[in-house]
Amino acid sequence: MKVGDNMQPITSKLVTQTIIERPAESYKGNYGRVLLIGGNQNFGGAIIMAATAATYSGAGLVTVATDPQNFTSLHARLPEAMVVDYHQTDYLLGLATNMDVIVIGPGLGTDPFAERLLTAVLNAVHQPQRLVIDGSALTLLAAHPQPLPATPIVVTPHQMEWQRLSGLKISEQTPTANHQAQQKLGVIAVVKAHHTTIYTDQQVWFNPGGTPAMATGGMGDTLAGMIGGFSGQFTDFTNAILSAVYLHSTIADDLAASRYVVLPHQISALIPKYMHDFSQAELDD
Ligand SMILES: NC(=O)C1=CN([C@@H]2O[C@H](COP(=O)(O)OP(=O)(O)OC[C@H]3O[C@@H](n4cnc5c(N)ncnc54)[C@H](OP(=O)(O)O)[C@@H]3O)[C@@H](O)[C@H]2O)[C@@H](O)CC1
Ligand SMILES: Nc1ncnc2c1ncn2[C@@H]1O[C@H](COP(=O)(O)OP(=O)(O)O)[C@@H](O)[C@H]1O
Ligand SMILES: [Mg+2]
Repeated sequence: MKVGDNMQPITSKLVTQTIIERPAESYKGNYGRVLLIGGNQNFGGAIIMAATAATYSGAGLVTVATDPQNFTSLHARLPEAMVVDYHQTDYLLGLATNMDVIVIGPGLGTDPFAERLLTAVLNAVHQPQRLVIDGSALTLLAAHPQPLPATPIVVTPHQMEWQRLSGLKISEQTPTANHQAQQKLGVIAVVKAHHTTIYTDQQVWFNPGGTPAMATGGMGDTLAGMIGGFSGQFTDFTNAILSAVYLHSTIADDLAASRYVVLPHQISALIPKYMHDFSQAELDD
């Protein structure tokens, strides 16, 4: 990836300024109500990995709307998560309205049910809720363009999902072209690659970290969950996103120093420790 002249690296200083120490007088409601929607009968792992990452990122309360067949396996690994059957649309939308962050797409699939559910959720999301759109929800959105809610939104495509959404072939996905596509979409775009790049209306960022040891299923689901967890805690949406991208690859890079492949759940397990270390780091002036 040629670093364009106007691209800024995400720095550890930005992360240290974002992941601040928690005030003693606080409770789980201060740290975000996050709803994750996805995990059909074939892709239950995706939503479990995303929910695990959101929980380990410090979300105050995590609710997972998924196929009921995933409830037991989810609770076996993540008793902290609450569940709802994503076929119960009215009940789900009633829950969604009180959420701070909604993550939709990991393992959602692209069948007509998934399409109807995505449209229903997009119509229900309102200011100031933050929305993370990932995985199959991006593929659905590309195939069936529809109006997006007027609220802070981030999309987290890999290069093929970005091709579908932006219309830019992977070989054409330069920072300039990506930035123009992001401006047209009117959302923040995290274009995942060896060095992930992030596009906001104001700025283009690149992530200095990243290793091929991350090239395994569930790594993007994990990032979507981290972005959801951070977005429910930290005031600045862009800095929450940038910090999640940075930490996701920093943990992987450290693990990859002695591992051929890094697994998504290994990253999630280390998020609390790395967040602690960044919250304690002295701000070099
Ligand atoms: N354990 C689980 O439950 C898991 C569930 N998951 C869920 O699966 C759903 C589908 O997500 P997806 O990313 O697997 O498939 P899709 O969107 O169809 O794209 C794949 C096609 O694009 C092409 N391609 C080209 N470049 C590419 C690139 N840089 N990165 C990726 N692909 C690239 C690629 O080319 P090929 O590899 O065939 O050469 C192929 O033709 C989604 O909801 C996700 O959350 C996964 O997270 C895994 C773990
Ligand atoms: N060679 C690589 N170098 C650095 N990061 C990589 C590499 N391959 C994959 N990744 C990272 O792994 C994640 C893959 O996301 P995605 O394809 O959505 O995974 P998922 O299977 O969870 O959907 C992205 O964050 C991407 O940046
Ligand atoms: Mg993905």
